[in-house]
Amino acid sequence: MSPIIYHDISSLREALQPYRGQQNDKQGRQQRIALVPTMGNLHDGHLELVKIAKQHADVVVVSIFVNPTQFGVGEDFDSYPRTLDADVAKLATVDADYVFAPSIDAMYPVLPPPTAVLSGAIANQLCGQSRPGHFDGVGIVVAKLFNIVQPDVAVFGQKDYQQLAIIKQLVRDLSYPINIIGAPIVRADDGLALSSRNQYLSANERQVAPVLHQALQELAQSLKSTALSQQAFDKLLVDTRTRISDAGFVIDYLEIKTDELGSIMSDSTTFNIENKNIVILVAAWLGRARLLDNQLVVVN
Ligand SMILES: Nc1ncnc2c1ncn2[C@@H]1O[C@H](COP(=O)(O)OP(=O)(O)OP(=O)(O)O)[C@@H](O)[C@H]1O
Ligand SMILES: CC(C)(CO)[C@@H](O)C(=O)[O-]
Ligand code: BAL
Repeated sequence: MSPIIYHDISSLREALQPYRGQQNDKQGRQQRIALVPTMGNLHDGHLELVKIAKQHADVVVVSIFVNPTQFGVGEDFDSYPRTLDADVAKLATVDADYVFAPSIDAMYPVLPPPTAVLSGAIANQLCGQSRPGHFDGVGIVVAKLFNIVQPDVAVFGQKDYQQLAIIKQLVRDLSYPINIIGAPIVRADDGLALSSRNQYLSANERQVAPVLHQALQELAQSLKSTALSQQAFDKLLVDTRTRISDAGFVIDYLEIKTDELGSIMSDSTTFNIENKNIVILVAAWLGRARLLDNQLVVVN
C-alpha cells in the first residue's frame, strides 16, 4: 500500500495520535512508532532502514526533507535531487505507513533558527571539521523531527557513522525516550556504499569508486595484526591514502578512531588492536561527489 503523505506538522500529529497509548492486539503491548529520517532520493539503503524499522514498530514514518541548515555555503543544497513521487513509490514496496515531507516554512518559522542544538567535541572533527556547522543543522532538524513524530524507535545508517554517534549523544543528553538503531551499510555488488550523491559520479568515476571500500577493507585487515609500532601504523595510513589518491580521489579525511570516535593512541606509542574497538573513517571527493565510508575492525 502507498504511504500517506503529510506536509504539515499538525496533520501528521493528528494521524499518529491514535497509535499513542494503544495496545497492540496480538501481543498486548503498547503500539510503537518508528521514524526513519531521510533527505529523500531514496535507494535500497534507505529501504533497508524502513525494513528494520518495521521489525521494531507497528507504524513507520519516513521523513523526507532536504534540510537547509545542515548545508554550508557553496554546498549542493539547491541541486540536491528531489524525487518525492519516485520515493513514495519505493516506500510502498516496503510498506512504510506515513511520509512526512514538510516545506522549509513548516519546519523553520524563522531561518536560521535562533535556537541551537550543539554537539560538542564529537562534532568538531571529521565531517564537522570539513563542513563547519553541518552537525548543528543535523542536530536541530533531528531534535525537531523527534519532537514532531515522538517515535519510540528511530533508525539511522552506519554509513553516516559520525552522525549516528552524535544522535545517540543527543538522545542521551536531552533524555529522549527513543531507541536509536544503527543499520548496517548497504553496498552495491562492487562494494560501493549506496548514497544519493553517487549519481553525481560520471561513468568512469563510478568504475573507480569501489576503491574506497577496498582500501578500507585492506587497511582493516592489516590493523588486525596484533601490535604495530607507531611507525608501522603511520606507514599503513600513508599507503592507504596514496592508494585512494592514486585512484583519483581527493581525500578530505582518512582517520582511525575508537568506535566511540575517540583517539586510539592516547596512552601508548604502540597500536594494539586487542585493546580497542576501532573504526576507519573516510570522506573523499571523486569529481563532484563527496563520498563517505567506514569500516569497523573486527577481531575474530
Ligand atoms: N548505503 C547505506 N546504507 C545504510 N544506510 C544508509 C545508506 N545510505 C544512506 N543511509 C542512511 O539513510 C539515512 C538518510 O540519509 P540520506 O538521505 O542523507 O542518504 P544518503 O544516500 O546518505 O545521501 P547523501 O548522498 O546525501 O549522503 C541516514 O541515516 C543514512 O545514514
Ligand atoms: C538525518 C538527516 C535526515 C537529517 O537531515 C540527514 O542528515 C541524513 O539524511 O542523514
Ligand atoms: N547523509 C548526510 C547528509 C548530508 O550530507 O547533509
